[in-house]
Amino acid sequence: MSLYLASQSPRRRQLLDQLGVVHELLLPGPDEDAEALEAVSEGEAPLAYVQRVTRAKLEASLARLQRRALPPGPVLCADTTVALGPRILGKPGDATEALAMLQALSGQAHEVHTAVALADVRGRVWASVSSSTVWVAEVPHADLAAYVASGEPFGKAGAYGIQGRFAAWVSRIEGSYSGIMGLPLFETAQLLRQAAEA
Ligand SMILES: Cc1cn([C@H]2C[C@H](O)[C@@H](COP(=O)(O)OP(=O)(O)OP(=O)(O)O)O2)c(=O)[nH]c1=O
Repeated sequence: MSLYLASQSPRRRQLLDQLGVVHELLLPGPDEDAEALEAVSEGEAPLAYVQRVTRAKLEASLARLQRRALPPGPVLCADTTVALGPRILGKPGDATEALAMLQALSGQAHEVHTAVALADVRGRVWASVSSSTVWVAEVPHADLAAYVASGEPFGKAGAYGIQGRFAAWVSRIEGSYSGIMGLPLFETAQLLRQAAEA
C-alpha cells in the first residue's frame, strides 16, 4: 500500500524522494479551489494558521481519495508559511507583491513554519510542525528586482527559495533546512514511523 503525497509542490516530492519513501501524488482536480484553503483569517497567528491550513489540506485530500475511489493508503500533506513578526507572507500574486515581500525580508530575521500531517487508512491523524529562523542580509533593491525577474519567487511562500539563488543572501538559519524548503524531513520521518508502529 503506497503513500499518497497530496501536494503540488515539486520541492515536497523531491524531499520525500530524499528519504527514499515511495509515494504517489494525489493532486487536486480542476473543481477544487486550492487557494481558498489558504485564506488567512483576521488576526490569525502564523503558527495557528499553518496548522489549520495543513489540516484543511488533509481533509480535502482524504475526501478526494474517496471521491476518486482510489486504492486506500496513508495521505501526507504540508503547508509552509513565512512569518515576519505577526505578518503572514504567502505566495506572491505578482511581481510587485514579490518585490514588496523581499524588501520587507531584506536585512531582517523571520520565521518559517512548516506543518505536516499524516492520515492512515483508518483515518487516524499524526501532525507536527517545524519552525525555523532565517537571517537575511541587506540586499540591494536592484538585486531583488533581478531576483523577481528570474521568476524564482513565484509559487513560494515569502517570495523566495532557500534552495535557489536566494541562498546567496541567507546569512544564517536556525532550525530545519528541509522544513524551510517545504517538508521537514526529521518530523516527516517521525510521523511515518509513528503511523507504522501504531
Ligand atoms: C520559504 C520557502 C518556501 N518554498 C516553497 C515550498 C512550497 O512549495 C511553497 C509554500 O506554499 P504551500 O502553500 O505550503 O505549498 P504549495 O501550494 O506549493 O503546494 P501544496 O499546497 O500543494 O502542497 O513555498 C520553497 O520552495 N523554498 C523556500 O525557501
